[in-house]
Amino acid sequence: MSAVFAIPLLYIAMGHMVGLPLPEMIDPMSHPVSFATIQLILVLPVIYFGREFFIVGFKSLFKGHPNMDSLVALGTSAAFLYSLYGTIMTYLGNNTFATNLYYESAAVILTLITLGKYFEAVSKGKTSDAIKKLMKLAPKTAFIVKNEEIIEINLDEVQVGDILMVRPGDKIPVDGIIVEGSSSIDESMITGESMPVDKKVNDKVVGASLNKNVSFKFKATKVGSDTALAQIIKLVEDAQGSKAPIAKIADQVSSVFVPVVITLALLSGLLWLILGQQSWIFALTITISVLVIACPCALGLATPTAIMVGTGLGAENGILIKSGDALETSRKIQTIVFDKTGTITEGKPVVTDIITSNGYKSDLVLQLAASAELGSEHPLGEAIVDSAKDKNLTLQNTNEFKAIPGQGIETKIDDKTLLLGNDKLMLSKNINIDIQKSDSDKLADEGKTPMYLSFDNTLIGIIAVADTIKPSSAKAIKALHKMDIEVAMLTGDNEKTANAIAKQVGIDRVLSEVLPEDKANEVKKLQNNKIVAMVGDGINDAPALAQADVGIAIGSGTDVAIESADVVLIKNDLMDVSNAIKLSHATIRNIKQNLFWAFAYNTLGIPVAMGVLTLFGGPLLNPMIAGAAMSFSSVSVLLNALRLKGFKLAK
Ligand SMILES: Nc1ncnc2c1ncn2[C@@H]1O[C@H](COP(=O)(O)OP(=O)(O)OP(=O)(O)O)[C@@H](O)[C@H]1O
Ligand SMILES: [Cu+]
Ligand SMILES: [Mg+2]
Repeated sequence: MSAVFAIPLLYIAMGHMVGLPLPEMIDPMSHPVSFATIQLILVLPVIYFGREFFIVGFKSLFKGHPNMDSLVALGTSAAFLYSLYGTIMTYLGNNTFATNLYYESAAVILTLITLGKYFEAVSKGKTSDAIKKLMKLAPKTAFIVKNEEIIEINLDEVQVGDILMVRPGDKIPVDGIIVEGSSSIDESMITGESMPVDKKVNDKVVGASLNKNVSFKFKATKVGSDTALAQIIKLVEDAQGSKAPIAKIADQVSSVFVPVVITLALLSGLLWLILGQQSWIFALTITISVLVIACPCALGLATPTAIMVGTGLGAENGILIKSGDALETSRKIQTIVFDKTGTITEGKPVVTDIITSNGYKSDLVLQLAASAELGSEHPLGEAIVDSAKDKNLTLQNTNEFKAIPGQGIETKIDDKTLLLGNDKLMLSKNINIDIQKSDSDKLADEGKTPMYLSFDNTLIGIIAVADTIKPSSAKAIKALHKMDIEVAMLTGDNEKTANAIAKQVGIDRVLSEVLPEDKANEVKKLQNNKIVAMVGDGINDAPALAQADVGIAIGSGTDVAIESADVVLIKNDLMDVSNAIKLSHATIRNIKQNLFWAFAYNTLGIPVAMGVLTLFGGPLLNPMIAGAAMSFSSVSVLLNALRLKGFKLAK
């Protein structure tokens, strides 16, 4: 809206000087009064739209902490008031004033600064959707048990100590402890663990998680802002409310710059008035020129424009950067942690070997394993089921299925216990695996994931599953090493398999056999005096993605991972990790150049505007040329930011 009025105003005020046509009726020579009046009419709405600058600017000026807005307010008010004086003089018949109006300077300054604020708001606004989604997770009401009666109440009426009832299919309203009944609960929205967890009396439940099958009663222990969900929302809010560190530099510089400029403007006007023995109009012109050329609108554009172009360029290339903060931090990354399954590998494992023992046939081993895995959502389980289906094996009924995260599964067939998983699982159930340990080690050394199968307390075989490594993984890791970034791998898989895969892609640091709930902790440990990024795709990576300084999710990954990450790689290509870092470098370099251009014009222009050159017989900068030079610094900043568009990303 400001531009709608500012652009015609600029045309009317300046156009005729470069030979552009003006209607006869507002010609400055023949109709000076209408020439001045139309400009006054056009500038008023712009001042109205920009009233915030005056309110904030003068307020902080009178409080003794002048900021950027004070400079804008002072410069534009001075230009406006002087022009108003000129307009009145024109009305009174003094025509020399008509060609010395600075309404357009005031309007253009206000418009450009508003544009800068708009860019800033756009680059900030994109992230708040995440919070809205989180808030939607919480149910609106709860069922309270009072005197054998069940009453529905609003969520905010729930108090610590209340006994609440949760129906199957409902969300658990607040955090608490089960007092009656048991059920299977889906906590993926909070913990990131995809497998539903079985909970019984005295087990803790988390608000916003989902009761899958049986109704139960629990005692509320945490309500309102204390719940786990409220804490997560607060974390995200805090992250988004924080300013990008580089913006703070601009603030710090301006806290010195602004008072200096105001002092210089007043001082130079006074000096000309007293020592130079000039008219007060001349002195006022000097003061306005200094205020106008020092106007920091280019400074306000420097950061937001570069961030807009940088994030836009990323988006065009399949790299979604969710905040300016993430864009800025990425270039400082010292360590990158990759998840194995689905990140370095394709995440579509297939069964490669079946080695049996104790006289069992391989088809029977596969059939038992697949029957057991039918209830599992784990990719390893799906691989086993797929393989059995390929061989047209008929699967058996199982009951009491239980998933043990990070270890495997336990279930029953014909009342006999079947266990399938890693050595930890077998050890905890006292199954002797000695006869197949060497087979397992051999498979693991080949980069395959071996799983032991025990039936009725006897080890009956090993099923090995292999996942193909993504074609770009090794190249991407090489590119990161070239940038002097330490690369590590984080996985729940066993040490030997993890080492074998790491070797193939060139990773030297391996953190293996990490339980899903410990992934975030491992990242935290690495963060001790290092800037750490985490790249992952799974639900179990979500907490680690949030913990890392920069969380990078693979686009084909789960929604939860994508929500928790700061950067999303749409193309699933790991080369984009180094591209994102390069983009971060390029953007910050661009911001620094912008800051240079923003300050260069001001700093060079100020002495000229003060009339220093005139002392040596040089030209004097009048407010209009000061305004033009000032706008030119904004234009150079915009052009420089657009230059970033040409930045090439590696394929
Ligand atoms: N459904 C299952 N069937 C058999 N074994 C399982 C199952 N779930 C887990 N395991 C065993 O537990 C180990 C750890 O599983 P987890 O899900 O933590 O990590 P992962 O999927 O192997 O690797 P990553 O952490 O890279 O995704 C697996 O390597 C496997 O040996
Ligand atoms: Cu400006
Ligand atoms: Mg996994």
